Amino acid sequence: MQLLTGKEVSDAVFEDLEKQTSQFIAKHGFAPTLAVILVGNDPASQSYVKSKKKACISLGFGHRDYELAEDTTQEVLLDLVKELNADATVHGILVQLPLPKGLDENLIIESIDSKKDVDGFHPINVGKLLIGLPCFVSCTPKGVLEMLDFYHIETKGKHAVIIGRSNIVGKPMAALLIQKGRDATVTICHSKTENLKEIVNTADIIIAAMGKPLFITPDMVKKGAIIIDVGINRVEDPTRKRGYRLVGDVDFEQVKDICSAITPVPGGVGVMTIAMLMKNTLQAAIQLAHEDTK
Ligand SMILES: Nc1nc2c(c(=O)[nH]1)N[C@@H](CN(C=O)c1ccc(C(=O)N[C@@H](CCC(=O)O)C(=O)O)cc1)CN2
Repeated sequence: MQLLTGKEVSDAVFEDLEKQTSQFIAKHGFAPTLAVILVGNDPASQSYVKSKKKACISLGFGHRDYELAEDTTQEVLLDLVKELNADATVHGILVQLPLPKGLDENLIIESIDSKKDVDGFHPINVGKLLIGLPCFVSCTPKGVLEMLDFYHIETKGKHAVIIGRSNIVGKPMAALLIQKGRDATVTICHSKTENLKEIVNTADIIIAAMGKPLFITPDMVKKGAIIIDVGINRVEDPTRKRGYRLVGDVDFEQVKDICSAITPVPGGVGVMTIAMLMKNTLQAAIQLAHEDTK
């Protein structure tokens, strides 16, 4: 069994980004700049936002941090996005998800200028992805492709079964895998799928993204399948300093001897999310700088 580690791939992406960022700064005299908006006090979101800031600093990107209270109104949030849309020194804007109850996620995402939507969640980018036009692609599925390429995993003609139909992972993942050049045959399963076990059992590539700890068990895995575990679940563990440990949607220990390759949790796909965000932010800065010189 081959372990597909995100760290190895992410290190290579960062190395490449460092060079491209230096060239960008030398050419334009300013750095790609990312604005991150966090609403509320969700500990996991706070930790992801911190990691995004760290990544920006490590690459020499500009970084703007906006931490808003849990009871922030939609109007206040929309005004902030509007201000950042109009700010020519900001190239990427993201609103950390999930948002607290009462805020309309779709409306907020739609309010972001699609040219600065480095999360790839805006309907314009999602639509472009579906019809195969250049666009910003959601960071986690984009990271999965980067990992497949890094480890030379062929998807052409393979049956990829995605478990999970979220807008962030499941749906864009399917769109990416059926594109010309990727050429996978894709099935999406979800909580209402009948015969889920039988369907997953036919998969050459399993992409587990439903957010259920250890859901994929050995009886669901075909011998030699490739397993991409997108789940990051915090499970209580009083023996750990943090009081929890991270587990994926796949029962790693039970399936590792059946599959031919697998991503671990932590240290697998999750790590790629921020690397792809940095890639998208540089792409946004390049495109916006190009528009300015037109
Ligand atoms: N606006 C967005 N919100 C959310 C996104 C997103 O792409 N944009 N994705 C997730 C959270 N996320 C980034 O925001 C993210 C998830 C996981 C990781 C990561 O590095 N995971 C590590 C473990 C880290 C830990 O110790 O907790 C791993 O899997 O090894 C980075 C970013 C939902 N929201």
